[in-house]
Amino acid sequence: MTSNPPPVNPVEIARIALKRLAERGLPPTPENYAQFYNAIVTIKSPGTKTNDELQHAWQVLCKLDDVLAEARDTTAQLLESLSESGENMAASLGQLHHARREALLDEQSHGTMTALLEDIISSTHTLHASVSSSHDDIVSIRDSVKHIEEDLAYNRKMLEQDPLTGTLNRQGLDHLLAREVKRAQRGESKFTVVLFDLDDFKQINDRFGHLVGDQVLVHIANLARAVLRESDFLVRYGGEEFLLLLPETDLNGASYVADRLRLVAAKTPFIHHNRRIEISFSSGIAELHADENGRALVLRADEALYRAKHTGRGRVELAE
Ligand SMILES: Nc1nc2c(ncn2[C@@H]2O[C@H](COP(=O)(O)OP(=O)(O)OP(=O)(O)O)[C@@H](O)[C@H]2O)c(=O)[nH]1
Repeated sequence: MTSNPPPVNPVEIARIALKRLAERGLPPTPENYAQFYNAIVTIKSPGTKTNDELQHAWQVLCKLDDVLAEARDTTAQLLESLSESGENMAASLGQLHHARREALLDEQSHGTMTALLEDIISSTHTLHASVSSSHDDIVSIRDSVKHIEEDLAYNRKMLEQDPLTGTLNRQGLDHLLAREVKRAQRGESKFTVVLFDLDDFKQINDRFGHLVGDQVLVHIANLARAVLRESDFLVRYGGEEFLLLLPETDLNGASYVADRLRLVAAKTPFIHHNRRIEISFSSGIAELHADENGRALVLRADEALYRAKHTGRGRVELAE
């Protein structure tokens, strides 16, 4: 389902890193350069990086996100105040032109005033032109910030995605879980997680090889997607372990989802060279408590999963 990332070209990475530094007005010191270079390499080839490197790249992206959000606010304020100044100046220019026409009617007595007004008009013209050109500059800065934000959103998505199954990964889970827990607690709605782990997956790898094992993981992720609602989330939590986040769902609803997935998986075995590879899994389900955080919730689901595994596989256990 996923293709390998294209090989990383160091010259291209160096060029992008220098461009990114220039765009942010950062000096190209060896430290700044190295940081950006590494972040870009990591983003371009996430599959080949360690968790620490991915974590670091992700943190750099988060910082950049913050900086960009500030830049966006500042440019919006500047644009607003420049537009206002531009309008005021245009109005003042109109008044000055009017005053000059009046002065020209009585040339002798107002000669000096006319000269003065000419001076003022000319310097206001210059000022007005520079306000307009600053306005254009800021509009173009705003456009580049928008492009950088789009790039960042794309890169962040790549870092939060499991390259094999295309589901969210642990990195992506952290802030999503915190957000969904907060949302549920604010709206006093139910929120339940299902942690499931494929049974005897090692045997599948051992019998059919790691590549077939990979395809089985993709297969089960696709089945899970088909069973879930649009508002649910699927996360690859570990090697052969997946986590479902189910907003607006209680223990009964989550048990129903786990059961449905079990039936679908039983009816849709993975076929390899005309041989059926049966897939079963064990699940632990936990519903959010009012004063609980996401980590504690997943930990309870994990404990329930542990019980399910150790009381005979293919079972579902509910956390208290
Ligand atoms: N093909 C493949 N295998 C993986 C991946 N990640 C983890 N594994 C394998 O998953 C297997 C997990 O083995 P165990 O932890 O013993 O679990 P199990 O065999 O499923 O046994 P139980 O969970 O106790 O039912 C190991 O063989 C890992 O190598 C992956 O991305 N691809």
